Amino acid sequence: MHDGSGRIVVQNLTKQFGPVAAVQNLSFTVEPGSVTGFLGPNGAGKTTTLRMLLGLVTPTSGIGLINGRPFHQLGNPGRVVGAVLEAQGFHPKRSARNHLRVYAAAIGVPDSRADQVLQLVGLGAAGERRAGGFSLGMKQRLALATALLGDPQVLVLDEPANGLDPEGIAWLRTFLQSFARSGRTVLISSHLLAEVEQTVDQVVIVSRGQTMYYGALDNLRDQQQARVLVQPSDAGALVAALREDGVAGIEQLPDGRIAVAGVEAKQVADTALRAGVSIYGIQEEKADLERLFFQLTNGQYAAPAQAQYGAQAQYGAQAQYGAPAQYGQQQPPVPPAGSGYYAPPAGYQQQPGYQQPGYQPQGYQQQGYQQPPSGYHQPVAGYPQQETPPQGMPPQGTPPQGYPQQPPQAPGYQQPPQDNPYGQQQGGGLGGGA
Ligand SMILES: Nc1ncnc2c1ncn2[C@@H]1O[C@H](COP(=O)(O)OP(=O)(O)OP(=O)(O)O)[C@@H](O)[C@H]1O
Repeated sequence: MHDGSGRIVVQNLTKQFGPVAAVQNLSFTVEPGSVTGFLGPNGAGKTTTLRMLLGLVTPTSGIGLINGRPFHQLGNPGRVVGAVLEAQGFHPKRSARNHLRVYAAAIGVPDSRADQVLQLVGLGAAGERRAGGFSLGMKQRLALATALLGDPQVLVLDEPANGLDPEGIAWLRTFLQSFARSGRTVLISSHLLAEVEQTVDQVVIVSRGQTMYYGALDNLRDQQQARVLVQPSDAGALVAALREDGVAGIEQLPDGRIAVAGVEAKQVADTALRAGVSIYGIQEEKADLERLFFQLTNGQYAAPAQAQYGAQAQYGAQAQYGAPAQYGQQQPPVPPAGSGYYAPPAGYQQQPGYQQPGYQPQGYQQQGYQQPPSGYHQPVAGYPQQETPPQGMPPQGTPPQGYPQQPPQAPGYQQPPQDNPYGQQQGGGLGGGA
């Protein structure tokens, strides 16, 4: 029998699509009671990893486990995992309520559950509206409602904030945290750190299919390297002088300033004085998470010279900070946007019918599991529950073999917590937590 923990274990997962190494030896654990952000730029391998975890793509090697079992071996998967890989696939002329009822019937839950999950995701007033007329944000909510039908122990959501307006993102944050605090497990992917920063307890940051950081966001925050921004009278002379002093992390900014990493302002000022360079302005800047995230992932598309900030950056090269770009685009690193967090897509209009409910205990008992309709990412019905782990499964409650994985060039890698930081899983209905 599966261990019932709700723990997700990804162990040395690898997927090769012909010449494309989509996922390379990826390992991480998601503990019940926590929200884990799975972050990386476009094409980093997030969706492929989630699809392998959900049994939709066969790994080249490695394994993904939920409750200690591969997805297709979960005894009652509709109760265990709710997944949203894309907020599409709704019959455009079917109302939200009817859509949910179709899926409710498929997994053997009563029609009344459709209204419950509509309320849960804030679509209580939109149940009669056709899904085809929904905005992207409303489709995201409807997809989440579909995933919640089976009262799952684990939620796996691919880019759930995509299309949500700021209010929707704030609501999603509260919802997912509440869900997790009830002892359940949440794994969400995003290509925007800012989108999930306030939601997640730990992050797995991937780039080109490889782990770049795995651990608590707070630890990543603690490792931020401050830099000094200086406006000199002669940038070339100051850079030369700094280099003579053995300072390596030097970068020219488009506005004419020099950024110097790993030193204090006083050292830069002393060097400038010695070199006879006037300083018109100087300030210490604490690196923010967004820039750190970019440092960890910007090698994916950028040319090597563009991919560096710090020791290997070359003064005098093309300005490395270009026009504001979004993560994951084929752009050189950009400074923290400062704004744009939670910004809805251009032209986005909030649709009527939203509510912002909390996540309430449902006390719902699932009636049994049946084969869902095609396209519903739930496993095959009636799969016999096994009493002993299949061969090759790691022992429960211990880290997978080879774990922890040492990410390449990843500062701040740390082992995940071995114990559930939120205590034992609580039984009963959904939510009811924080
Ligand atoms: N079925 C497939 N056949 C061939 N290559 C694939 C397939 N699926 C994904 N890939 C490739 O694998 C890599 C990882 O893709 P994946 O969709 O997993 O990334 P992602 O991080 O989810 O990106 P995004 O944020 O854009 O969705 C990409 O280079 C992609 O082109």
